[in-house]
Amino acid sequence: MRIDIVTIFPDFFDVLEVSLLGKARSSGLLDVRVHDLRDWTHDRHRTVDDTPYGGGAGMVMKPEPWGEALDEIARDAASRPTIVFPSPAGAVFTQATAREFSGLEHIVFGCGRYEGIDERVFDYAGTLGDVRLVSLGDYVLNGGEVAVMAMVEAAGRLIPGVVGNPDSLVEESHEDGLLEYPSFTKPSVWREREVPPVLLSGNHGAVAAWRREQQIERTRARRPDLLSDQEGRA
Ligand SMILES: Nc1cc(-c2ccc3cc[nH]c3c2)n[nH]1
Repeated sequence: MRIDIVTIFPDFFDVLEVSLLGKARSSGLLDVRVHDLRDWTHDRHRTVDDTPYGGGAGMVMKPEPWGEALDEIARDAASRPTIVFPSPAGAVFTQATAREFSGLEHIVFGCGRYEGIDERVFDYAGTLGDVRLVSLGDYVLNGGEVAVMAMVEAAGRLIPGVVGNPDSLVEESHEDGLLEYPSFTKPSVWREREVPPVLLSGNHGAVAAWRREQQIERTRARRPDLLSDQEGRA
């Protein structure tokens, strides 16, 4: 998979050089290219924003640099990319979105800042790729970079070969629509707190049943909305 990230804070993504995604990049599983939007400006101050038509507080990102950046990236692409813009007004990113993204050939992430990007950019981007406005959740960030980092990690770790043991991807929260069961390791007693005896029993059937019950109990307590989704699927 190729990932292009367009941002006015390219250094923000230096962290993608380390850990799992860093290894995936050096092994060629993941081709991540970070671009500074200001490279597509032509004035002395490398201006990327301007005042909003209609008035209002803050600044809006100018369309011209975005148009030139997306043109150059899409022109260089082997296939029609999916162009993702984080936005509080987007569809919420879920594990299903992460799995969908992990199967794509080429994703271009556009990180907005200020009060956002001129709306015409999203329309123009539709001539170059499949445009998706995606929200990380119902809260407001200062820009798209944190959201892109989360999405790159969530999707990148699902690419075959990125995570050492693929079995570890199966029993995770949200993979089966439920929250994950609690985990324990040695010592069996820690500060007078015992590991649930069933986990020490060696009875794999009983362990599996207990874990499933824990998933349902936790989901009912913490995320009943997921349970109704599950019932909807039943
Ligand atoms: N889920 C979520 C996304 C955002 C977001 C995304 C892009 C920009 C650009 C300027 N402010 C932004 C905020 N906030 N919350």
